[in-house]
Amino acid sequence: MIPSVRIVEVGPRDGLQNEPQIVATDVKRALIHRLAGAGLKHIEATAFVSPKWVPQMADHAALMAMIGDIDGVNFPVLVPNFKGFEAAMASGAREVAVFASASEGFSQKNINCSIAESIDRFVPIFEAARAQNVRVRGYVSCVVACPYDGAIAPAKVADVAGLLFDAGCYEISLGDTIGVGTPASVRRMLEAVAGRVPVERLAGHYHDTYGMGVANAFASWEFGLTAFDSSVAGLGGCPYAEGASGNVATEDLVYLFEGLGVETGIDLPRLVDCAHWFSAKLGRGPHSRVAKALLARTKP
Ligand SMILES: CC(C)(COP(=O)([O-])OP(=O)([O-])OC[C@H]1O[C@@H](n2cnc3c(N)ncnc32)[C@H](O)[C@@H]1OP(=O)([O-])[O-])[C@@H](O)C(=O)NCCC(=O)NCCSC(=O)C[C@@](C)(O)CC(=O)[O-]
Repeated sequence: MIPSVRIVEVGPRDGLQNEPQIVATDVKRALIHRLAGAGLKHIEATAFVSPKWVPQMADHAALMAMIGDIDGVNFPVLVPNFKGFEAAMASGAREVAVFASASEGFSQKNINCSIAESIDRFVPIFEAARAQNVRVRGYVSCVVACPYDGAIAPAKVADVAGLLFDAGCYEISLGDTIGVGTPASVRRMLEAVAGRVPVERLAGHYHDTYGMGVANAFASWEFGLTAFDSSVAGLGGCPYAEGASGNVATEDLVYLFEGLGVETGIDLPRLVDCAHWFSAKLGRGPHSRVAKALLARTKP
């Protein structure tokens, strides 16, 4: 029996944070409910970041109140500092994600501080989370390259991932923020990180800028990873990483893993419906190859 994979849907957060048109809160809620209906059990709902920095996430508290509880579905939220953590707790969140970078340039542009300062900022979050029994996930951005600093040494990624893991993150999600990685560069990075963090505590978070998202997920799965982040319809990008496009599409990952005989727990036709429904709300079609192909097959 091949072990199943865990897919973390990041569309409502990573997928929308770069979207220029503000999506209404009730539409975000409907998106999240449809994703849950398609079988997603981990849906990163929003980010408790500064609304001045990311206006699309300004409705974080209202959205959390609207989502409510869905049995068996986990709604982690992104927090950049203790202020964000407190607001997330007040909104009822039970899991948070902190985010650091493997590159100084991106750290400054994204959260206005150095890598070391960002790790220091997270210390009170880890302390409070431990006291309140809240799980903390950690992201490392720019694990292959940075839009400001260029190529990033795998050893640097391993250092930052190790610091977050030692501080208390239950899982480290490795972000190829600008989607320039290939199976070879991703594998080199994983080899370094796996020397510092157990492979079963690593997740792949691959953007699809160069169309390598699925290939990188496959290479990472062969390496031993069983957790992957993705966005329905291939939504996404980081507003502070110029040129970064969407995450690898959730539909594309589900198709990949189903083809490998690996259980995802996700209903592909329902997910594809959701991709088309939400893309239409944005006035365009989904970026995902699988969503386009499956729609074409269902047309007379
Ligand atoms: C970290 C800060 C706040 C520093 O921003 P700053 O300007 O240095 O912070 P500050 O402490 O000086 O505060 C400035 C203002 O923001 C407020 N503020 C301060 N904190 C919060 C908060 N939590 N929630 C709401 N408001 C907040 C604070 O109260 C103040 O308000 P004012 O007095 O001017 O009215 C800012 O840089 C920020 O919010 N950055 C977030 C940027 C972001 O969301 N980027 C995208 C997510 S990361 C990503 O996409 C990568 C990832 C995770 O997907 C993985 C990958 O693909 O690589």
